[in-house]
Amino acid sequence: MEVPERGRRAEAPWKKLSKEELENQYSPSRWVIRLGAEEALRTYSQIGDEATKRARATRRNRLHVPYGDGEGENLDIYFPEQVSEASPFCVFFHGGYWQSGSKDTSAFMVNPLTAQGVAVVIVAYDIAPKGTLDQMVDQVTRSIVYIQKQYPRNEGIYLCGHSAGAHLAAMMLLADWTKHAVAPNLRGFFLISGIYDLEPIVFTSQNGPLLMTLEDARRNGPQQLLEAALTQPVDPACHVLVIVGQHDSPEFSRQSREFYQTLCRGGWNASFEELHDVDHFEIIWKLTQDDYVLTQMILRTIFQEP
Ligand SMILES: N[C@@H](CC(=O)c1ccccc1NC=O)C(=O)O
Repeated sequence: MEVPERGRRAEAPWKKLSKEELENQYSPSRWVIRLGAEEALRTYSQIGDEATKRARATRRNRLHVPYGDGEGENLDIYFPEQVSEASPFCVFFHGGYWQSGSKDTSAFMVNPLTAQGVAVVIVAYDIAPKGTLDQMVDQVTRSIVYIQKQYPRNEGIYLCGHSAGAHLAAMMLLADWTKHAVAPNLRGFFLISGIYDLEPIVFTSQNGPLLMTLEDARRNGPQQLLEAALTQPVDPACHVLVIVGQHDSPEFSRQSREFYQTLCRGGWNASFEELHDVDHFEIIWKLTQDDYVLTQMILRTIFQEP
């Protein structure tokens, strides 16, 4: 009989799935109900593109600001109308399975958040095949350090990520800031339709450009790292919202629930929301709307309203 690793389940549920079913569960566009898979992906990019054009035309901004020496290491900052240096900052990491997407089509939440006094940062990182998972995690870490150094008077840095971007944001729960000149003023995390255990991805076609080994997946898995972590959260007031769409696949839903439960066991101030009647893409593109339930949730968390 196989002895389970300490603190781990004997067998993760995804290991019982056939290769086809695993592929299906980790293909978000196949779970979209109102559009075909390709149309959903097209609509998502189109809405992202339009939102970015609108944000750049209507909001004071600094675009393509380097946060490192690498060509792909830059970010866009969109400011609220009021004085900006001391506002809260929401830093967004786009999705696309670490191999697609761009900061130039991901300014979804910029207009609704800046209208309420939040500065929004959209971060570029080197997607695969150029970048590896380890490099992306390092880039994301440095982008946050950059914002803290540039805006030391910020009223809190809130990290927001979608899908693969939620994975990158979640890795920051475990970042070692002592290696950097400053510790960022992290006050909250919005983890939207994320992936927290990368092991199943190794066995899907998504791993083609990523070339992830099981060891890479474990080293970069917030679920595994959090289960093994002995440390408590640095700031108990830092709120972690784990959010998944009603029409995300059962595997995406399971990953979010298990990550939330692990956060709770680790003493984090976490909450879980399954958003009614949205799929993997609508969940993010609706952030272009002021009255969307998730826009409101993010604003309430930042301004600490009950
Ligand atoms: N080929 C993928 C694309 C995808 O997963 C995706 C696309 C845009 C933004 C986020 C995505 N998912 C995770 O990062 C799909 O089946 O939908």
